[in-house]
Amino acid sequence: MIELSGVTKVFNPGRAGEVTAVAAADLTVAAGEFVSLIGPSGCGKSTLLRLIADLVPPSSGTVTVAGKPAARARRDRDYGMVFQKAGLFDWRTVRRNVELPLELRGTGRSERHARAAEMLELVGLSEFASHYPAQLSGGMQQRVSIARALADAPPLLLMDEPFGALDEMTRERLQGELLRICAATGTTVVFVTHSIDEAVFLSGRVAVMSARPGRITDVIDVDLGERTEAVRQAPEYFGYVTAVRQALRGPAAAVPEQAGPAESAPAVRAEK
Ligand SMILES: Nc1ncnc2c1ncn2[C@@H]1O[C@H](COP(=O)(O)OP(=O)(O)OP(=O)(O)O)[C@@H](O)[C@H]1O
Repeated sequence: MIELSGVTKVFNPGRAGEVTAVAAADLTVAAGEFVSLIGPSGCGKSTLLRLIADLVPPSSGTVTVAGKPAARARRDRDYGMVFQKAGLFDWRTVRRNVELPLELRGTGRSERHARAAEMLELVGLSEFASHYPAQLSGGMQQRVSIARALADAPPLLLMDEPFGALDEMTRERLQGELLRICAATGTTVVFVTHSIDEAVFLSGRVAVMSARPGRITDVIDVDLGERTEAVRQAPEYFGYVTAVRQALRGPAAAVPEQAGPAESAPAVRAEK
């Protein structure tokens, strides 16, 4: 679904304020996978997501999405995006917010209505279709944003800290809902987060980035089976959390005495 090959992004090259945000990133994401990007603040996670979305061009390297250059995938609307702020249009009802990508595609009225109703049911907001965003809680707004991103059934969902501004309970509930929706739709997800717990709970793989210039230093396979709430208490889950934490700290942190529950922590695979 996604292939990043030697992708580097330098902002303001040759000028004051030159920043290498992403350096030589290689990453392959298969269809139906859930991959998180995690790393210290400013390491280039959002930039990597924006490169996949073709919102910024790479300085070098290639980005392929759905088997085509990223720019083509953007034009074909092969992905939906969800950000930390729901970014809904205040003057549109919930239903009309969800219909927006379909309107842009020129989908007819009745099909738009039907699809929006289906999406709102998926995120549990059918009763709120006629409400305006300001009448909803932050978590509900974020669910509308997810419904909107999925409205025209993109094969790929790009999410940039979508639950970052929510309280812990809401965040955990939405994590469960997101996994349920992805399982129902088969959507591939690339998910940027600061939270190790969140990355481990959601992902099949966690890509760990180093401090700027952001490199993908490790990719950790997370094999936890079906993500029920009980998984959050499982020793294997804590093992993976420890493995990601160690990868974030770098090789020096992988000292057995510090490992604790990481005795069950899985091996970390370097991917350049
Ligand atoms: N449009 C831009 N112009 C210039 N520099 C930029 C631009 N966008 C990002 N940067 C720089 O690139 C680096 C990486 O930023 P980015 O937002 O990708 O990091 P991040 O890992 O997502 O950070 P955070 O976790 O704090 O959100 C930062 O130093 C940032 O200042």
